[in-house]
Amino acid sequence: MEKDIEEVLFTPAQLDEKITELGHQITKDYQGKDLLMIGVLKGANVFMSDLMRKIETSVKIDFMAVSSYGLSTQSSGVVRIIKDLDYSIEGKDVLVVEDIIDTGLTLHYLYDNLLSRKPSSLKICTLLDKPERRRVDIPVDYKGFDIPDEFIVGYGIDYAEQYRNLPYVAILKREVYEK
Ligand SMILES: O=P(O)(O)OC[C@H]1O[C@H](OP(=O)(O)OP(=O)(O)O)[C@H](O)[C@@H]1O
Ligand code: HPA
Ligand SMILES: [Mg+2]
Repeated sequence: MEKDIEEVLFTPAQLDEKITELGHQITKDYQGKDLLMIGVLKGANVFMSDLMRKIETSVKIDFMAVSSYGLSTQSSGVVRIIKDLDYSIEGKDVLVVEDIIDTGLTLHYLYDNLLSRKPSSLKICTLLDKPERRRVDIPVDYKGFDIPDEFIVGYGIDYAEQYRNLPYVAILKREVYEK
């Protein structure tokens, strides 16, 4: 796996430091609220499990599984819901947790879908943001890092379902997917 990596962007220590900061901010902002974190599977699974442990106020979690990239490095533009939430979010303070926002198509679809279920509030937290590639506007409330327009893997994020278990965030070598 290491041989396929062009450059490590964020080490485990840098990720931990940033996620601790995000956790503190979310803890402050959600005091006395009914916080429900919704992790977007599969990519957000690692970030979600680290972030929730940095939050020191009561929190519930749920997950949705969606996919638009499949085995490719290009968004298909069609977001498929593979697993829906277990419970209603009506009246809840919902925080959507994403690993990466790229074109924005996934979150654009999810945001409207979740809003129609009448949460009390709806905010977005993403670890990584690739603003150069955005095709639709997304209101990001909590962000870890901006990243360049490169294909990223690691810390939950895949190429063709591989590399999710790397403990760091890295740029994948082009030769891996341009063959
Ligand atoms: O902003 P966008 O261009 O829509 O891209 C971002 C989305 O793409 C990835 O998911 P993917 O469809 O690869 O599913 P996965 O999380 O199971 O890897 C990633 O986890 C985000 O959910
Ligand atoms: O850079 C990326 N890497 C992996 N999956 C992704 N989904 C959107 N952007 C990316
Ligand atoms: Mg993916």
